[in-house]
Amino acid sequence: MTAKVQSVGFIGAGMMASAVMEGLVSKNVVDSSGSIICSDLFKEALEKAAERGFKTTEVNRDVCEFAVDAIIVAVKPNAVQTVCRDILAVENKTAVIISIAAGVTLEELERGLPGRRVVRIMPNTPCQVGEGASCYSLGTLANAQDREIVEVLFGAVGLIREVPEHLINAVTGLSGSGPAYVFMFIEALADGGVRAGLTRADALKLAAQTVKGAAEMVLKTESHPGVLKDQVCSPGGTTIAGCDELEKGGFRSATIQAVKAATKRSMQLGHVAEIDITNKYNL
Ligand SMILES: NC(=O)C1=CN([C@@H]2O[C@H](COP(=O)(O)OP(=O)(O)OC[C@H]3O[C@@H](n4cnc5c(N)ncnc54)[C@H](OP(=O)(O)O)[C@@H]3O)[C@@H](O)[C@H]2O)C=CC1
Ligand SMILES: O=C(O)[C@@H]1CCC=N1
Repeated sequence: MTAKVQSVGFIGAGMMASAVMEGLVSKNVVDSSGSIICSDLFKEALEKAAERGFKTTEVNRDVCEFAVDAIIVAVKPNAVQTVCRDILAVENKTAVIISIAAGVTLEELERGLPGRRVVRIMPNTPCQVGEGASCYSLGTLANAQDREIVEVLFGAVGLIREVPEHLINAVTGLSGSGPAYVFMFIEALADGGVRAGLTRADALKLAAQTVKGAAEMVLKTESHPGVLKDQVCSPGGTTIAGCDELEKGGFRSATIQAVKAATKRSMQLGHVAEIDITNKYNL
């Protein structure tokens, strides 16, 4: 049973905000979708949110006036400081301000929002189906009640952990970006199945269920994944032949490099957001 919250606001109603908003409603964290308001510059995002029953507005200040428990900053990192100015324009001292922006540090948030209670969190899109993974750090003024709000909101839609802030970039590289790597793996598994003669529909279902089942085994048995892998590999059998090909293709190394590259990019994004809006892609 999850504690109910009164009202939550999202500034930015894009991909990640929608995932969390859907999750909060389906897990009954709020009474109804009408307890959630979102703002965006992009009209289509607001139209989609309105269709799902959420309150919408083009004015960020409306979000700050409505939200009692939390204001979630869900814009791209380079728009965070602009949004901070909108938040400051409204005298709302009850709501904790939670930023999901990759790379944007607590120090940058507190500089943009002097005197406000802030939290930095890194969720992921599986929050939409209640299977997210989020890690957060509290700002210097945030209190125990703010921690509880964050745990209620994001704990309802998946796993939640408090971590020292210096680890949030690594979390971003792993679980924040990780769903994309896993989707690529599922797509590739399915392609392999199609190559071997399965229909696309069957191959996709089998690939997704295989990833889900294997992940459940790691979580439920708490066994080392290497041990579970060995249980699948019969001597001289099919699986070890497949593993051999994955090793030849640099599968593990490529995955490690992907997490490293995304972590590094997260570190850059905070600075990009702060100092270089004109060259936001840091090319
Ligand atoms: N996608 C993901 O898997 C995850 C994303 N994040 C973080 O979440 C944040 C949002 O990402 P995502 O949802 O993917 O991005 P989206 O682009 O889908 O959503 C952001 C939305 O914010 C709008 N926006 C831009 N400026 C403002 C403003 N000043 N006021 C109100 N709305 C504004 C954008 O409009 P327009 O397009 O017109 O600019 C856009 O619709 C990012 O900081 C990202 O790092 C964190 C975890 C996972
Ligand atoms: O790609 C990005 O920058 C965002 C942050 C984590 C997932 N998506």
